[in-house]
Amino acid sequence: MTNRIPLMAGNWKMNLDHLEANHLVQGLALALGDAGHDYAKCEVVVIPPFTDIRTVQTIVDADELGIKYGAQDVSVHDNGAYTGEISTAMLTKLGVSYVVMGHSERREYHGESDALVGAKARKVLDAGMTPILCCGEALEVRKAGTHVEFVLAQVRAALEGWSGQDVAKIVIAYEPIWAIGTGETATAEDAQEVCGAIREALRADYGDATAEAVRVLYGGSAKPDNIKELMAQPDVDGALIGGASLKAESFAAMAGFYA
Ligand SMILES: O=C(CO)COP(=O)(O)O
Repeated sequence: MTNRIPLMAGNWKMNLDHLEANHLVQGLALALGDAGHDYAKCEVVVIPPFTDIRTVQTIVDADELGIKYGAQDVSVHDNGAYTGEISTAMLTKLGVSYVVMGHSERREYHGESDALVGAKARKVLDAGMTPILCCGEALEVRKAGTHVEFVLAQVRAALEGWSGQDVAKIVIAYEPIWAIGTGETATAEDAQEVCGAIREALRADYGDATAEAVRVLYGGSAKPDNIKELMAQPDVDGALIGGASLKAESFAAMAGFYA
Protein backbone atom coordinates (compact mmCIF):
# COMPACT_ATOMS: atom_id res chain seq x y z
CA MET A 1 0.00 0.00 0.00
CA THR A 2 1.35 3.40 -0.86
CA ASN A 3 -0.42 6.45 0.57
CA ARG A 4 -3.92 5.13 0.05
CA ILE A 5 -5.94 5.46 3.25
CA PRO A 6 -7.46 2.09 4.16
CA LEU A 7 -11.25 1.95 4.02
CA MET A 8 -13.62 -0.27 5.99
CA ALA A 9 -17.12 -0.04 4.56
CA GLY A 10 -20.05 -1.82 6.17
CA ASN A 11 -22.75 -2.82 3.70
CA TRP A 12 -25.80 -3.43 5.85
CA LYS A 13 -27.81 -4.72 2.85
CA MET A 14 -31.55 -5.00 3.69
CA ASN A 15 -31.02 -5.15 7.45
CA LEU A 16 -31.88 -2.81 10.34
CA ASP A 17 -34.72 -0.28 10.51
CA HIS A 18 -33.99 3.33 11.44
CA LEU A 19 -34.22 2.68 15.19
CA GLU A 20 -31.79 -0.21 14.94
CA ALA A 21 -29.56 1.96 12.75
CA ASN A 22 -29.51 4.57 15.51
CA HIS A 23 -28.44 1.93 18.01
CA LEU A 24 -25.72 0.48 15.79
CA VAL A 25 -24.14 3.82 14.85
CA GLN A 26 -24.10 4.97 18.48
CA GLY A 27 -22.57 1.63 19.48
CA LEU A 28 -20.01 1.87 16.70
CA ALA A 29 -19.04 5.41 17.73
CA LEU A 30 -18.56 4.24 21.32
CA ALA A 31 -16.53 1.19 20.31
CA LEU A 32 -14.30 3.27 18.01
CA GLY A 33 -13.95 5.93 20.70
CA ASP A 34 -12.97 3.36 23.33
CA ALA A 35 -10.38 1.94 20.97
CA GLY A 36 -8.98 5.44 20.30
CA HIS A 37 -9.66 4.91 16.61
CA ASP A 38 -7.43 6.94 14.28
CA TYR A 39 -9.45 7.88 11.19
CA ALA A 40 -6.24 8.85 9.39
CA LYS A 41 -5.24 5.19 9.61
CA CYS A 42 -8.58 3.79 8.51
CA GLU A 43 -11.67 5.47 7.13
CA VAL A 44 -14.94 4.03 8.49
CA VAL A 45 -18.09 4.07 6.36
CA VAL A 46 -21.54 2.63 7.08
CA ILE A 47 -23.82 1.86 4.15
CA PRO A 48 -27.38 1.47 5.45
CA PRO A 49 -30.67 1.06 3.58
CA PHE A 50 -32.07 4.35 2.21
CA THR A 51 -34.66 4.57 4.98
CA ASP A 52 -31.91 4.79 7.63
CA ILE A 53 -29.72 7.44 6.03
CA ARG A 54 -31.43 10.46 7.61
CA THR A 55 -31.09 8.86 11.05
CA VAL A 56 -27.41 8.10 10.48
CA GLN A 57 -26.83 11.67 9.30
CA THR A 58 -28.45 13.09 12.42
CA ILE A 59 -26.24 11.07 14.77
CA VAL A 60 -23.04 11.67 12.81
CA ASP A 61 -23.70 15.44 12.64
CA ALA A 62 -24.86 15.85 16.24
CA ASP A 63 -21.87 14.02 17.68
CA GLU A 64 -19.40 15.26 15.05
CA LEU A 65 -18.33 11.68 14.47
CA GLY A 66 -15.58 10.75 12.04
CA ILE A 67 -17.79 8.01 10.63
CA LYS A 68 -18.92 8.54 7.03
CA TYR A 69 -21.93 6.98 5.36
CA GLY A 70 -23.02 5.77 1.98
CA ALA A 71 -25.95 4.40 -0.02
CA GLN A 72 -26.37 0.93 -1.52
CA ASP A 73 -27.68 2.05 -4.91
CA VAL A 74 -28.80 5.11 -6.87
CA SER A 75 -30.83 6.03 -9.94
CA VAL A 76 -29.23 7.08 -13.22
CA HIS A 77 -32.09 9.57 -13.68
CA ASP A 78 -32.09 13.11 -12.30
CA ASN A 79 -35.67 13.36 -11.05
CA GLY A 80 -39.26 12.87 -12.15
CA ALA A 81 -41.46 9.91 -13.00
CA TYR A 82 -39.25 7.03 -11.83
CA THR A 83 -41.28 5.31 -9.14
CA GLY A 84 -39.19 3.82 -6.38
CA GLU A 85 -35.92 5.41 -7.44
CA ILE A 86 -33.58 7.63 -5.41
CA SER A 87 -31.53 10.39 -7.09
CA THR A 88 -27.96 11.51 -6.49
CA ALA A 89 -29.32 14.93 -5.45
CA MET A 90 -31.38 13.30 -2.70
CA LEU A 91 -28.26 11.55 -1.45
CA THR A 92 -25.95 14.57 -1.54
CA LYS A 93 -28.61 16.55 0.38
CA LEU A 94 -28.26 13.94 3.14
CA GLY A 95 -24.47 14.25 3.26
CA VAL A 96 -23.82 10.87 1.65
CA SER A 97 -20.15 10.36 0.69
CA TYR A 98 -20.14 6.94 -1.00
CA VAL A 99 -22.50 4.99 -3.24
CA VAL A 100 -22.22 1.28 -4.03
CA MET A 101 -23.09 0.04 -7.50
CA GLY A 102 -22.83 -3.29 -9.26
CA HIS A 103 -23.13 -5.42 -6.15
CA SER A 104 -23.61 -9.04 -7.24
CA GLU A 105 -26.99 -9.11 -5.47
CA ARG A 106 -28.24 -6.26 -7.65
CA ARG A 107 -26.71 -7.75 -10.78
CA GLU A 108 -28.42 -11.05 -10.00
CA TYR A 109 -31.84 -9.99 -8.65
CA HIS A 110 -32.28 -6.77 -10.63
CA GLY A 111 -30.51 -7.68 -13.84
CA GLU A 112 -28.03 -4.82 -13.64
CA SER A 113 -25.61 -4.78 -16.56
CA ASP A 114 -22.06 -3.45 -16.68
CA ALA A 115 -23.33 -0.53 -18.77
CA LEU A 116 -25.91 0.43 -16.14
CA VAL A 117 -23.36 -0.01 -13.36
CA GLY A 118 -20.95 2.28 -15.23
CA ALA A 119 -23.69 4.87 -15.78
CA LYS A 120 -24.47 4.86 -12.05
CA ALA A 121 -20.79 5.31 -11.19
CA ARG A 122 -20.60 8.27 -13.60
CA LYS A 123 -23.69 9.87 -12.08
CA VAL A 124 -22.30 9.48 -8.56
CA LEU A 125 -18.91 10.94 -9.47
CA ASP A 126 -20.55 13.89 -11.26
CA ALA A 127 -22.58 14.57 -8.10
CA GLY A 128 -19.38 14.79 -6.04
CA MET A 129 -19.71 11.46 -4.22
CA THR A 130 -17.39 8.44 -4.45
CA PRO A 131 -18.55 5.36 -6.35
CA ILE A 132 -17.76 1.94 -4.88
CA LEU A 133 -17.84 -0.20 -8.00
CA CYS A 134 -18.35 -3.89 -7.20
CA CYS A 135 -17.13 -6.80 -9.28
CA GLY A 136 -16.66 -10.49 -8.67
CA GLU A 137 -17.09 -13.94 -10.16
CA ALA A 138 -19.47 -16.80 -9.47
CA LEU A 139 -18.24 -20.21 -8.34
CA GLU A 140 -18.42 -21.74 -11.87
CA VAL A 141 -16.13 -19.02 -13.19
CA ARG A 142 -13.69 -19.57 -10.33
CA LYS A 143 -13.74 -23.33 -10.97
CA ALA A 144 -13.06 -22.75 -14.65
CA GLY A 145 -10.01 -20.67 -13.65
CA THR A 146 -11.14 -17.63 -15.65
CA HIS A 147 -11.91 -15.38 -12.66
CA VAL A 148 -9.20 -12.81 -13.34
CA GLU A 149 -10.29 -12.22 -16.95
CA PHE A 150 -13.93 -12.20 -15.87
CA VAL A 151 -13.42 -9.53 -13.20
CA LEU A 152 -11.20 -7.34 -15.38
CA ALA A 153 -13.81 -7.49 -18.14
CA GLN A 154 -16.51 -6.33 -15.69
CA VAL A 155 -14.40 -3.40 -14.51
CA ARG A 156 -13.33 -2.37 -18.01
CA ALA A 157 -16.90 -2.58 -19.33
CA ALA A 158 -18.23 -0.36 -16.53
CA LEU A 159 -15.45 2.23 -16.97
CA GLU A 160 -15.44 2.29 -20.76
CA GLY A 161 -14.64 5.78 -22.07
CA TRP A 162 -13.57 7.17 -18.65
CA SER A 163 -10.49 9.35 -18.22
CA GLY A 164 -7.70 8.25 -15.89
CA GLN A 165 -8.38 11.36 -13.80
CA ASP A 166 -11.94 10.25 -13.14
CA VAL A 167 -11.06 6.61 -12.58
CA ALA A 168 -8.53 7.74 -9.94
CA LYS A 169 -11.43 9.00 -7.80
CA ILE A 170 -13.33 5.72 -7.49
CA VAL A 171 -13.15 2.74 -5.16
CA ILE A 172 -13.35 -0.79 -6.59
CA ALA A 173 -14.61 -3.68 -4.46
CA TYR A 174 -13.70 -7.23 -5.46
CA GLU A 175 -16.32 -9.56 -4.03
CA PRO A 176 -16.18 -13.18 -5.20
CA ILE A 177 -19.83 -14.30 -5.13
CA TRP A 178 -18.98 -17.70 -3.67
CA ALA A 179 -17.50 -16.01 -0.60
CA ILE A 180 -20.43 -13.67 0.13
CA GLY A 181 -22.38 -14.59 3.24
CA THR A 182 -21.20 -18.17 2.99
CA GLY A 183 -18.54 -18.10 5.68
CA GLU A 184 -16.19 -19.18 2.91
CA THR A 185 -13.56 -16.46 2.69
CA ALA A 186 -11.23 -16.22 -0.22
CA THR A 187 -7.73 -16.71 1.12
CA ALA A 188 -5.62 -13.60 1.43
CA GLU A 189 -3.70 -14.85 -1.61
CA ASP A 190 -6.94 -15.22 -3.63
CA ALA A 191 -7.89 -11.67 -2.68
CA GLN A 192 -4.44 -10.36 -3.58
CA GLU A 193 -4.41 -12.19 -6.91
CA VAL A 194 -7.53 -10.40 -8.16
CA CYS A 195 -7.02 -7.04 -6.39
CA GLY A 196 -3.47 -6.96 -7.77
CA ALA A 197 -4.71 -7.83 -11.27
CA ILE A 198 -7.25 -5.00 -11.07
CA ARG A 199 -4.49 -2.54 -10.17
CA GLU A 200 -2.26 -3.80 -12.98
CA ALA A 201 -5.12 -3.44 -15.46
CA LEU A 202 -5.64 0.16 -14.27
CA ARG A 203 -1.91 0.74 -14.71
CA ALA A 204 -2.00 -0.64 -18.25
CA ASP A 205 -5.10 1.36 -19.18
CA TYR A 206 -4.49 4.68 -17.37
CA GLY A 207 -0.92 4.79 -16.02
CA ASP A 208 0.76 4.73 -12.63
CA ALA A 209 -0.91 7.74 -11.01
CA THR A 210 -4.41 6.32 -11.49
CA ALA A 211 -3.41 2.77 -10.54
CA GLU A 212 -1.79 3.97 -7.32
CA ALA A 213 -4.70 6.24 -6.37
CA VAL A 214 -7.60 3.77 -6.64
CA ARG A 215 -8.48 1.90 -3.48
CA VAL A 216 -9.31 -1.74 -4.12
CA LEU A 217 -11.38 -3.45 -1.40
CA TYR A 218 -12.00 -7.11 -0.77
CA GLY A 219 -15.47 -8.35 0.24
CA GLY A 220 -16.86 -11.77 1.12
CA SER A 221 -16.99 -13.16 4.69
CA ALA A 222 -14.38 -10.66 5.85
CA LYS A 223 -14.35 -10.67 9.65
CA PRO A 224 -12.20 -9.76 12.66
CA ASP A 225 -10.33 -13.10 12.40
CA ASN A 226 -9.12 -12.67 8.85
CA ILE A 227 -8.91 -8.90 8.39
CA LYS A 228 -5.27 -8.49 9.38
CA GLU A 229 -4.12 -11.07 6.87
CA LEU A 230 -6.25 -9.53 4.13
CA MET A 231 -4.97 -6.04 4.94
CA ALA A 232 -1.37 -7.27 4.83
CA GLN A 233 -1.74 -7.84 1.08
CA PRO A 234 -0.15 -5.06 -0.98
CA ASP A 235 -3.18 -4.44 -3.21
CA VAL A 236 -5.97 -4.85 -0.65
CA ASP A 237 -6.82 -1.36 0.63
CA GLY A 238 -9.80 -2.24 2.77
CA ALA A 239 -12.94 -4.33 2.92
CA LEU A 240 -16.60 -4.20 2.00
CA ILE A 241 -18.17 -6.00 4.92
CA GLY A 242 -21.66 -7.47 5.14
CA GLY A 243 -22.52 -9.62 8.17
CA ALA A 244 -19.65 -8.54 10.41
CA SER A 245 -20.58 -4.85 9.97
CA LEU A 246 -23.94 -5.39 11.68
CA LYS A 247 -22.33 -5.66 15.11
CA ALA A 248 -20.56 -2.59 16.51
CA GLU A 249 -17.81 -4.61 18.19
CA SER A 250 -16.83 -6.71 15.19
CA PHE A 251 -16.92 -3.79 12.76
CA ALA A 252 -14.91 -1.56 15.11
CA ALA A 253 -12.40 -4.37 15.62
CA MET A 254 -11.96 -4.62 11.85
CA ALA A 255 -11.50 -0.86 11.48
CA GLY A 256 -8.75 -1.16 14.10
CA PHE A 257 -6.85 -3.77 12.06
CA TYR A 258 -3.74 -1.56 12.06
CA ALA A 259 -3.32 -1.56 15.86
O1 LIG B 1 -21.49 -8.69 0.00
C1 LIG B 1 -20.76 -8.34 0.90
C2 LIG B 1 -20.54 -6.90 1.17
O2 LIG B 1 -21.05 -6.11 0.15
C3 LIG B 1 -20.08 -9.31 1.78
O3 LIG B 1 -21.01 -9.83 2.66
P1 LIG B 1 -20.49 -10.78 3.87
O4 LIG B 1 -19.40 -10.01 4.58
O5 LIG B 1 -21.71 -10.96 4.73
O6 LIG B 1 -19.99 -12.03 3.24
